[in-house]
Amino acid sequence: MPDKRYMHHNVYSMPNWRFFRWLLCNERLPLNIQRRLISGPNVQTATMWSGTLSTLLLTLIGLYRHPTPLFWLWCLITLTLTIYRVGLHYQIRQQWRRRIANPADQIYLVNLLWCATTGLGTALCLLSGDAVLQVLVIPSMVVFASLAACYSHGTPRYAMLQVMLLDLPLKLAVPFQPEPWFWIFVLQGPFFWMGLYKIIRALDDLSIQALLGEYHSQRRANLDPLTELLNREGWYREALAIRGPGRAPLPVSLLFSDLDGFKHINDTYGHMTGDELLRDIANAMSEALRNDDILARWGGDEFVILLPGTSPEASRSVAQRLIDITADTAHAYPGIGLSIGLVHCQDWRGMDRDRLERLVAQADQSLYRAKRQGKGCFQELTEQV
Ligand SMILES: Nc1nc2c(ncn2[C@@H]2O[C@H](COP(=O)(O)OP(=O)(O)OP(=O)(O)O)[C@@H](O)[C@H]2O)c(=O)[nH]1
Repeated sequence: MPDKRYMHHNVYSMPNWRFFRWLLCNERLPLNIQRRLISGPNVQTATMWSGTLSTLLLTLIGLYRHPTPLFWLWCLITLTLTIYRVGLHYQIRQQWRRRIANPADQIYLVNLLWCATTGLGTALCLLSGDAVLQVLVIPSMVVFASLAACYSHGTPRYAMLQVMLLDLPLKLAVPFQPEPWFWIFVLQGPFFWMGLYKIIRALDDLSIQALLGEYHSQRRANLDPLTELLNREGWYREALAIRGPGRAPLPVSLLFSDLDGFKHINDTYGHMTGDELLRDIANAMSEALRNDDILARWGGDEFVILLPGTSPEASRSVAQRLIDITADTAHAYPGIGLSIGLVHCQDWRGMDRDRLERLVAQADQSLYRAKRQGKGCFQELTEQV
């Protein structure tokens, strides 16, 4: 059972927009780690609420003290962003539970807009000459910038962009107000940014090291040592992490395959030869599948494959391809073949462990029919919910 404290880490989909991919993703790292690093202030409900509510409160105070068009504008934009942000936040959580990819790009964008608006609002307070507002808003902005740096340290470019959007307008406003002592903000700027950048880098390195260590030990726990394919647990983990694009149903096929006549190899040529043949067949199968397909050694001479986003027709041709590839790979050993049980699931959305286990059991029943049909073939059925 995953620890609830860490469940939010994978709530957000990876960004689709190219600019956000550049801003947020470190493509040299495994996808799982990129996802964990992306989880920043947006993801945590408490942080989101405290950030949005405190800026809303500051804009209301500003508006109360200076009901001018600019303060109205600041307040209305902040209110709109707050409503949009809160709505998106809960929509994303709901879609995550229903296993639908979510509009994560929008929340990354809204977060940047919030930073820019807060930064411009801070500059407005400085220019207003109102000491109360200056005392309330400027330190709050510094706190927001520091929190943004710490929470978003896993995405250094995004973190620094938030810091600049929050802090730069204040610096740019200094020459346009009369108080000379405020030039200290401009002088402090480079040191403040450099300090935050160093913190971001240090935390980012620390997180990457920790996540890579966890990733490698998890991989070892989820891999079959003979073939280096996923084992059952690893397969369940990866399968349950699949998300479909948007609201459309996601068709998925599951193949349960078992070698025919494999016992004879062990009995005739010995276990070492049997092991080698299992490895060769596993390699040939992996090469024949797409990157998105999830292949596991289930045990003995059984392999299970999940084909996300695949129609029944396409999965039949994959099944036939695997049968042919196995025959080619084992051509030196007459009698070796592959039988496959196929099950088609019309919509993957809402899949959980229990339903997936039932799907595997149904594919196993189809396999049994393929074996009874004379082996070297596949049999299929549609998921019975
Ligand atoms: N070499 C080797 N053999 C294994 C391994 N794991 C299981 N086996 C053997 O694989 C065989 C699998 O049994 P079956 O699937 O019943 O054998 P089969 O001859 O393929 O039978 P059919 O599926 O009915 O054609 C057994 O003899 C197991 O001992 C392994 O890691 N290495």
